Amino acid sequence: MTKTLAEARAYAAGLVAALDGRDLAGLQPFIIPPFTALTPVADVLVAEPRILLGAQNAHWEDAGAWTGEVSVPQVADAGARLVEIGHSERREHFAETIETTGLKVRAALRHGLHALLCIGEPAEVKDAGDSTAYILAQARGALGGLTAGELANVVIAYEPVWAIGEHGRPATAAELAGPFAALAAEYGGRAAGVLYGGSVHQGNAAELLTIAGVEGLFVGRAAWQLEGYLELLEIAQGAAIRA
Ligand SMILES: O=C[C@H](O)COP(=O)(O)O
Repeated sequence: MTKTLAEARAYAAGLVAALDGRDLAGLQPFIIPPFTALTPVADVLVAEPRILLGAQNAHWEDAGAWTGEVSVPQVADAGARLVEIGHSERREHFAETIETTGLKVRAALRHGLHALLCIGEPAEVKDAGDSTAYILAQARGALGGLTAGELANVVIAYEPVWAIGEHGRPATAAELAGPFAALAAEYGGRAAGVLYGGSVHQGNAAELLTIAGVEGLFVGRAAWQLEGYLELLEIAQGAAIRA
């Protein structure tokens, strides 16, 4: 719940202007504004189709008596080309489950959108040493049974719950090694990408991108201001070139 329409339009317009004529080799920028801003931002991004526009959620049914929900065809109609699914806040506050994330992944793919599946364990699971088993269960539960072609349109974002938001702290390389090795073994080269998210900022992005299996970053607060996002794109492109 960040950004008014005016703020979202200004952000998108600034982004388009900043990327004009720029080589984005090695990058796939994406932005995921609130539902209300999808169409205004999509209108701005017509001038820069290399930026993937996403919705923060969508229902698994195409239409029907689900008051307050928004469907995949509706977010696609509004301009989204990607749907974020299963963010930890959705799982915690809105009863999102492995089953519903799986239904939503299928709905996104059915309509030709990319699915961005968020997975991540709470602190108590990490403390018990069960991080990898927990996130693999979330991923396998939602993605099991997809064809290779479908999986190729899925992005996985590993966002440990304890690492996200103002009360989170960034995961260390040592903490990420095991989970990303497991994700790479199962989804590397098969999914569209495996990302890390959780307190990413301009000071740690480069190091995070050196961790084996980390193919990109999913950033909240540090990208809310356009200058911050542009700096992160520079860092990511530098890392892609070095790789
Ligand atoms: O939605 C974004 C992710 O949850 C990460 O948020 P953050 O970068 O502010 O920790």
